[in-house]
Amino acid sequence: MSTTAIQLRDVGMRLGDVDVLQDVSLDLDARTVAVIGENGSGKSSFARLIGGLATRTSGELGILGIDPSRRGAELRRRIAVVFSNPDAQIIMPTVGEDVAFSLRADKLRPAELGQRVATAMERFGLAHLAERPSHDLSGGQKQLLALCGAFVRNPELVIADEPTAYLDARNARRVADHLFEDVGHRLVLVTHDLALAARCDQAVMFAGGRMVGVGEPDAIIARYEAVLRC
Ligand SMILES: Nc1ncnc2c1ncn2[C@@H]1O[C@H](COP(=O)(O)OP(=O)(O)OP(=O)(O)O)[C@@H](O)[C@H]1O
Repeated sequence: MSTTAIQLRDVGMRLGDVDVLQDVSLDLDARTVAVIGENGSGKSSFARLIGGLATRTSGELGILGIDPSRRGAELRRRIAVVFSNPDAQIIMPTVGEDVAFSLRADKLRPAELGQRVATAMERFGLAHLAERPSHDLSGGQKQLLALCGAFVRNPELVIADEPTAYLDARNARRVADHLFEDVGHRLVLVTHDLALAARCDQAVMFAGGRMVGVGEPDAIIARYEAVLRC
């Protein structure tokens, strides 16, 4: 397959006896892509699939030119996945240790590791919390920590699945601003927040496990709002 950032050809995914995705064909090359659709439409399944966390049952898939089922470890080194619940991603006892943990595979010298961690914590407003127990943070701070751990690796692609779902308006804005800030990454954002979806360069709509629309966010959002009114 070519090196289009995200390319799916007739992809299906079956979990148990449920076809969670069916016949999905897509070429996504915009820097920021919103994924919208009703509850249960297949958005998270799509995010897990392109993040290399779930396996297709049929079709062909290329993410940054990589087939996740053949070179999954390489793909996971080049991308980051962020979920709505940051607790699932926080592993180490303190904030600083947790950010450093994200770089464990890079085998950096201590001085360089410290510098990378410090720079990232500064960017995400976490520097003053470096020694704090990770699980004592507020929900908003935890999501910033999860983002910091994702971005410290300089991922080429960030896949965020409802990253602002549990946040108040101020923290949601902060998290969104970090996700959209162009630091050389692509973003795939699964969201029910249509204002956030409208900030993306491209939007994809799912319904019943099928991709039912792709294009300019305003047009796709208008189609989705029409569905919601029915
Ligand atoms: N492990 C699983 N086994 C069986 N069915 C599953 C599994 N995970 C998800 N599904 C089903 O797949 C469908 C799509 O789920 P998915 O979580 O992808 O939807 P979603 O669009 O992200 O929904 P939401 O907006 O509620 O988060 C749903 O019908 C769901 O019940």
